[in-house]
Amino acid sequence: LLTAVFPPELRYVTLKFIHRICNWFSAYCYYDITEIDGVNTNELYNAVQLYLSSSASITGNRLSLTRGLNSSNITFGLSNNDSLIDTFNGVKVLWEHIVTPRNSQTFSWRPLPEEKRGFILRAKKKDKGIVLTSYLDFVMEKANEIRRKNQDRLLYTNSRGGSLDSRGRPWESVPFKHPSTFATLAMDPEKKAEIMVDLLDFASGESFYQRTGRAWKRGYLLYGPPGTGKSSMIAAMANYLGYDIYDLELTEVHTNSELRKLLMKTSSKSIIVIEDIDCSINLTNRKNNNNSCSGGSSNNNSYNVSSPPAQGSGGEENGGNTITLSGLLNFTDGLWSCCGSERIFVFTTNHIEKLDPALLRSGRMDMHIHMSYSSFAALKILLKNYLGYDEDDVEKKILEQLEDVIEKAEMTPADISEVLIKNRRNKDKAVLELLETLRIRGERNHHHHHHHHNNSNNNNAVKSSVEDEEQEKRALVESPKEGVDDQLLEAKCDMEEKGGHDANDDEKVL
Ligand SMILES: Nc1ncnc2c1ncn2[C@@H]1O[C@H](COP(=O)(O)OP(=O)(O)OP(=O)(O)O)[C@@H](O)[C@H]1O
Ligand SMILES: [Mg+2]
Repeated sequence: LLTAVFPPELRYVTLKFIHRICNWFSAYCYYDITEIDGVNTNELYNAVQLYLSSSASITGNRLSLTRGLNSSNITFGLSNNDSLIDTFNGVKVLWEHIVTPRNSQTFSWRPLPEEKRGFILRAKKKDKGIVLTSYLDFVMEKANEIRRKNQDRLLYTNSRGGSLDSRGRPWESVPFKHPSTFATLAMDPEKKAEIMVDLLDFASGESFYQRTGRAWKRGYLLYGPPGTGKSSMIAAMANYLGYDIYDLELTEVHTNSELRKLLMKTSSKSIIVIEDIDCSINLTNRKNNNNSCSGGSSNNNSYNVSSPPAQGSGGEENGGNTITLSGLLNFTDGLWSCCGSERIFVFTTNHIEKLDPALLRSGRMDMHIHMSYSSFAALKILLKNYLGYDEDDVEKKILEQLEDVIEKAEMTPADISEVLIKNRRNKDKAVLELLETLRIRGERNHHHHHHHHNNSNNNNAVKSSVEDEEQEKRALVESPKEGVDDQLLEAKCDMEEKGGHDANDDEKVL
């Protein structure tokens, strides 16, 4: 008909016009989301694809299923040229997946896929506002969430020293598959719950951090004897939040600026870990370091005679490893720590008393978590983990005896799990042997404490009354502002003040 009425020149224009009129009366508007827009991959396309693979609100009768290598779940998506309906806050939208063969004439700088793929989103015109703002945001957010859940977490390390890989990245990554979770972590349930709530608050606290003008990051200091689950805790945190881990090897970092570069190359939603912060490096005291920087006479120190002269940022003057405490604090606190967001810093140490007070000061590390010797509650979790025993699976009398001796024994969860693993074929024997081991350890500690003054501050060494228990709970999870840490801090400060005048105290070994 058209060809008959209109001359060919006019046909195109007319078609367009008719199209317009149709559009005018149509109740719908359409959005194209193509896979490749111009040169770049369209982030939104991938997000939509992922989003549509989440099951909840989706209805469609033809879907394509996929399962990635090493992935633990099946995802599904729209088959070619199929459509489905999604509802969001009562708004109905239609998604259509369009696949067309690509024009072979199109010239392109880089090889493009054979097919042109894209989604068409159809929505009622009256819903335009909601769709363009909240719905698409929702899709993006949901997609990110799915991506994090499906993907294996990554563990990054900087073990290559300063050298970069082929793509210029300072971090090396491996899939992170640590099975530790908060469920398997043996520690007091209340303390555990408190940490979990804290983590969740953090992860969902974007608006709070925005409103209060704080950088969206949080610091945890894990301290306690070896084998009490500090590393396990970090893995549990990562698994819980679905964050990647950056394991920062401070001994491989040579300068403050290198440290900063590493930080800049970390992604958001990650946990940045420095293990054994007390012994991974000799940190120069910040106060003295500042003095030496401003005084301009930093190279007169006897330490620095053989080292190259200072270059670049301050505090790089003592050769070899020249990370300074100030560099480290800048790393966690300074402006650079806010490139990217939603980051958690975790430091671990076996000797909190050796740490520089500047690190412990309130606000620096938001939460100090004491990983202690196994308590009775922790023991029960271990029994469950290793033997599959619930509380009533163990004879009541034995359970009571265990409860009696566990505190005095001062055994770490690692020690206990060793006993349990060794005997896991014979569960009852395992429990009895554990009881025996705990007794022996308790006896030994008893003698030990008699010889060396009874140190009541020593973890769970002595705990009898409810009062003690309360006090301990407070000590276990606490903000740095209160409790034991504060005393510790004060003590440290005092010590420092006394020692501060020593000329040779320039280099402070943490
Ligand atoms: N609280 C715990 N809950 C469950 N398992 C634990 C716990 N603590 C230790 N373990 C077990 O002991 C092993 C060693 O624990 P982990 O590496 O977490 O200790 P750590 O505190 O990091 O020690 P270090 O100070 O030497 O680094 C882990 O593989 C884990 O199986
Ligand atoms: Mg560890």
